[in-house]
Parts: sequence; C-alpha cells; structure tokens
Amino acid sequence: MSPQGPRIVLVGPMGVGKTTVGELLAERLGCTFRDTDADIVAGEGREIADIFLEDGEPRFRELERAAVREALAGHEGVLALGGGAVLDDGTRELLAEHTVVYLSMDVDEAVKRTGLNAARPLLMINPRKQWRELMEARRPLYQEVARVVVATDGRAPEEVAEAVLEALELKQA
Ligand SMILES: Nc1ncnc2c1ncn2[C@@H]1O[C@H](COP(=O)(O)OP(=O)(O)OP(=O)(O)O)[C@@H](O)[C@H]1O
Ligand SMILES: O=C(O)C1=C[C@@H](O)[C@@H](O)[C@H](O)C1
Ligand SMILES: [Mg+2]
Repeated sequence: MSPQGPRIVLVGPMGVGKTTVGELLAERLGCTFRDTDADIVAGEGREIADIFLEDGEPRFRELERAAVREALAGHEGVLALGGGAVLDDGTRELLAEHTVVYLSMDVDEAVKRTGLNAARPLLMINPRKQWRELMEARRPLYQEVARVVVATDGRAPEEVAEAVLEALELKQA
C-alpha cells in the first residue's frame, strides 16, 4: 500500500478510457481526477503534438517523467498517465508501490474507439497494423507496472469503473 500519493493510477493505451473512467472513479471515491498529459500541456504552455514536433519524443518523455514524479508526490485522488508513459524506465520505477491499474482493450476495440482520428496521424495509415504493433510492444510494460488489469472491451465506462473498484476491493456497499 502507498500511504501517500494517488489512490489509483490508471495506465493503458490512448483511447482506452483513462479520462472517462478516471473521472467516474474520482466521483465514486469523492476525490479529484488529474491527468499528467494535461499537467505537461499546462506546464509547457504547448500542446503535446507541438512538444513532439519541436523537441522530439525523448524530451517529451523527460517532461513526462517529471510530471509523473510530481503528480505521484502531490496528488491524492485518481491519476491518469499518458498512453506511452510506461515506455520510460525511470517512469516505470516511479510507479513501484503505487496502486496502478492497467485498462486494457484488444485491437478491434482500439480501432473502433479511435477510428480515423485526424488528431492521431500515426493511426491514419493502416490503423489495425499500427495498433497491433503498439500493443505488442507496450502490453508487457503495462503489465509490469500494474497491480491489476481490467479489460474494457464491450463494457460501458460505468462497468469498467465498477470492475476497477471491485478488483481493488474499494467497493462500498
Ligand atoms: N468503456 C468504453 N466503451 C466505449 N467507449 C468508451 C469507453 N471508455 C471511453 N470511451 C470513449 O472512447 C474515447 C476515448 O476515451 P478517453 O478520452 O477517456 O480515453 P483516454 O484513455 O483518456 O485517451 P487518451 O490517451 O487520448 O487521453 C472517448 O470518446 C470515450 O467516450
Ligand atoms: O501513446 C503515446 O505515446 C502517447 C499518448 C498520449 O497520452 C500522450 O502522452 C502522447 O500523445 C503520447
Ligand atoms: Mg485521457
């Protein structure tokens, strides 16, 4: 158990429902929701896509590691991390001892959820292949940091939130 820091940390691929489910969980637990992607945008005064373009992914991962460190130390509600945060060794180390939940989905669900989204240019070209490769590379990293895995396929956000509370035995009668 982590006596301080977030009650729940959500990890998982983009579009899996970290924000939607995180806000529901915060409501259920009577605490606040925070998202490290939003912290980075606020801190930098730039959109994430611009940080990637202007400074490159390695710099973004450094900023993300700092944002995760700060949020783990200073936020006591529900915390969502960026979809690629687990790629960084240092960020994964920071997550040890925290209550991390991996929200998972299969490739079909990922393609359905994100669709042809212009905000995700990487996924415009052969989205199924991109998703398969991304999931194969990241699944072991999500599993490494997570205390529990909650599948989101075919479940409404409320059902996913319920399953998270059940898995963590945080459900109130
Ligand atoms: N369980 C669910 N079933 C169906 N649709 C969902 C579910 N959870 C979230 N969605 C929808 O999928 C989209 C992405 O959800 P959300 O923004 O919560 O994901 P995210 O993990 O926070 O994504 P990002 O990594 O981009 O921040 C939204 O349109 C949301 O309404
Ligand atoms: O999957 C990823 O690598 C990313 C996911 C987003 O949450 C952002 O953190 C950023 O767009 C990178
Ligand atoms: Mg989100």
